[in-house]
Amino acid sequence: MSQQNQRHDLGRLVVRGADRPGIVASVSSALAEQGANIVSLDQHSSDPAGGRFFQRTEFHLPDLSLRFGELEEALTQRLGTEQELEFELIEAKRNKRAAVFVSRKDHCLLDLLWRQRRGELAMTIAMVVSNHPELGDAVRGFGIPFFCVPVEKGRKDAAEKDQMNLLKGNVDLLVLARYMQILSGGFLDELGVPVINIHHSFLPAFTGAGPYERAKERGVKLIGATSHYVTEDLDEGPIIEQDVIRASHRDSVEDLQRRGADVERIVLSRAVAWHCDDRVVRNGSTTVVFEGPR
Ligand SMILES: Nc1nc2c(c(=O)[nH]1)N[C@@H](CN(C=O)c1ccc(C(=O)N[C@@H](CCC(=O)O)C(=O)O)cc1)CN2
Repeated sequence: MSQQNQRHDLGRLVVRGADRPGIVASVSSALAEQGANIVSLDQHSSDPAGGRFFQRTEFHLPDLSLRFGELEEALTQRLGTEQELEFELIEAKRNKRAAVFVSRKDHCLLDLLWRQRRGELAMTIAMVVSNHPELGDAVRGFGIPFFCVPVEKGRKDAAEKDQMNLLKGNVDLLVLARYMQILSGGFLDELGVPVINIHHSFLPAFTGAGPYERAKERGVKLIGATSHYVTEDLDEGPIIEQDVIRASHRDSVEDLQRRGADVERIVLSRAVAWHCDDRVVRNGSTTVVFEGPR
């Protein structure tokens, strides 16, 4: 059975907010009353005495699409509408619709395209946008629209306007696959969907441009990659996934870039896969990740 079919009547419920006794009972009761069968449940409480509550539940409910509204109503009645506790009900069969931004480095982009084509990601790549033309043929080879929107010095706002015209209302997610332009706060606010970036260092070390060059200068013995949600503050967004490999004096900057690229690809694909499976819950400047398979 294909992955899409497996997800046909599978629902997800993500709950987060102020912890209090009885939340798990309320969620379980609401689902049971509607005839839903819980197939997996992950939960985290930040403080046993009462802090922040996070829960990800997957459940099977026949004819889920037809039952969605009444289930949402039952959960609202059980969990209340107070601000302290919020929930999101999701149909697992619906892929996230994503745009990918890239500059010239192709390894992270191609990895996502290959994984999407193999059905590994609950994501449909609707378009690829680059500030350079070089990767157009490769993207079109996957049957995916490619748009080149150059970013001229001092005219970033004009580029962002063109990008917004392509994205607004068309995507649920934006992935920056080694996109080397800083997005403005206004762009992020107007787009209004999650943006995931891959930074080519083990943050918080070496934020900004040229991390491998600075790693070489510093003589680090570990290099890595970090995937994070994008905020206006460069490379400061909530971290989703990281990984590292050993480095030594024998590695040139080019060696670090070549070896680091493999880490970047796997870290970004894990982060995107977990986001698309609703496994990542924002918690202020951090995240709670109910990890999936590695
Ligand atoms: N608002 C944000 N935008 C972006 C982020 C982010 O965290 N917040 N991450 C970057 C990716 N990145 C490192 O991972 C990065 C990209 C670009 C630069 C940079 O200095 N860019 C210059 C132009 C460089 C050029 O023209 O080649 C600039 O934008 O002025 C630093 C780090 C993606 N965007």
